[in-house]
Amino acid sequence: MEFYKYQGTGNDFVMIDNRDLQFPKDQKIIKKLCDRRFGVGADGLILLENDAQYDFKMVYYNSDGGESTMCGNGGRCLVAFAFFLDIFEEKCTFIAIDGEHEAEIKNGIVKLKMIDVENISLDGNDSVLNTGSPHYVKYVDNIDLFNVFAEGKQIRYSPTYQEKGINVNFVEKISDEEIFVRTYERGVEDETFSCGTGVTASALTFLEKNNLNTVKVETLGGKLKVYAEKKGESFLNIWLEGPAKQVFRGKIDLSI
Ligand SMILES: N[C@H](CCC[C@H](N)C(=O)O)C(=O)O
Repeated sequence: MEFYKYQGTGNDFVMIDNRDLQFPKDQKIIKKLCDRRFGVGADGLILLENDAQYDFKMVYYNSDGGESTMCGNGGRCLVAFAFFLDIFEEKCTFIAIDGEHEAEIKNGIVKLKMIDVENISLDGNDSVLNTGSPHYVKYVDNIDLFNVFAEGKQIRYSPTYQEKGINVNFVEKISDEEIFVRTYERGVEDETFSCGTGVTASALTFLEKNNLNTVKVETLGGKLKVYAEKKGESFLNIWLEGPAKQVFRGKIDLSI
């Protein structure tokens, strides 16, 4: 089985061209492929498939092998992969578990339109919202010293969130136009170098607090930008922009 390895600001994925629908959608195989010692190693696995109404379809799995909700960095990497496969020229639309996405690619930078966000709920002083995946957003100081794994795991497995899980983002303001975000990711059950839907969720809370439309977001794995328009309680026309790169390609025997 041929595979490609992509990363978007350090959030990394095994990408498979599954337009022939030959890939076995088996949790054990996917978990093994994502294993960083016994497999290729990745935060997730993404299948590119055909769709009658769209340029392509996205199917996303976390590294625990379970199919999951939307992956923002994965969506950006999939756009770069589809461009590499000559599926489209500059702009595309694809279908994912959370609905339709527009995207464009230029010089390795992918702009991905995210779903609209109806509102931001509060849990104490923290925020809870869904940007295609569920997110918890907490502002902290000295984020470089923060124990993201322990604190993130505690919230993710707390009684409120245990059953369905939630991704937990910790945010520190860097300037009036930039934040730093670190994320404990559901389904990876660890901190990842970047989480696209988490960066988007964190950015929307910052835009709301500061009445802005654009914010730069720094992550452990690199820099992203988020644009959004506020309408009442909702956010529309949300775009996540940043690099997406092919790291290597290879063949793997699925009986690994
Ligand atoms: N782990 C997330 C999905 C991937 C999110 C992240 N990799 C992104 O870039 O959005 C979840 O199960 O909700």
